[in-house]
Amino acid sequence: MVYRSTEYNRVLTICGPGNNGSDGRVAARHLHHFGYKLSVYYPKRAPKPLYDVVILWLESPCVPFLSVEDLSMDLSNDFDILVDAMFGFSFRGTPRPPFDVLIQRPISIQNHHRMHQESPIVVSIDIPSGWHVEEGDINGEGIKPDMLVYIL
Ligand SMILES: NC(=O)C1=CN([C@@H]2O[C@H](COP(=O)(O)OP(=O)(O)OC[C@H]3O[C@@H](n4cnc5c(N)ncnc54)[C@H](OP(=O)(O)O)[C@@H]3O)[C@@H](O)[C@H]2O)[C@@H](O)CC1
Repeated sequence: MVYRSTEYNRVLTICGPGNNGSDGRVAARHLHHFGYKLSVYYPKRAPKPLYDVVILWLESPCVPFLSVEDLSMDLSNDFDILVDAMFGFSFRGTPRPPFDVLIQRPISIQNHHRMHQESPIVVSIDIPSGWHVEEGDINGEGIKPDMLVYIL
């Protein structure tokens, strides 16, 4: 583990509506069992039975699913790691609500805090959210993660 649970314990996984979000929820389950303190934010739930199973797996070991009211304005106060599981290779165009605002949260934390103090580590799954899978960060408005996790 690069970011050990003894030092980076509080993890927020932000999940999108597709399979990248599912990867995020599976990652959350594993991280929970590795001793991290997990929270999941999954604002746009897709009505798919397989996704429901993953949610049940997670809720059974008491990983809280947060509502928008639970999220503080400055996520850096509450979390040591943000897992970006909003979008993967099927992202197109510019983010639509509620992700247009949500995607800005990790970006603004990185912009404001990085130079002055420790900020949460941002870990993206497969593709940084906001990036086109082939064209990259076209508008320069995608997430710039500290770590990218993908499997070839
Ligand atoms: N398939 C595989 O082989 C494997 C896949 N894997 C994983 O799955 C990921 C790909 O999953 P995916 O295809 O479900 O798409 P994903 O990137 O999660 O997003 C789709 C959702 O985003 C939405 N959406 C799109 N653009 C949007 C916008 N501008 N603003 C807002 N919403 C937007 C779109 O909505 P729609 O356009 O359909 O209305 C849809 O709901 C891949 O990166 C990897 O992590 C691996 O686990 C293993 C092997």
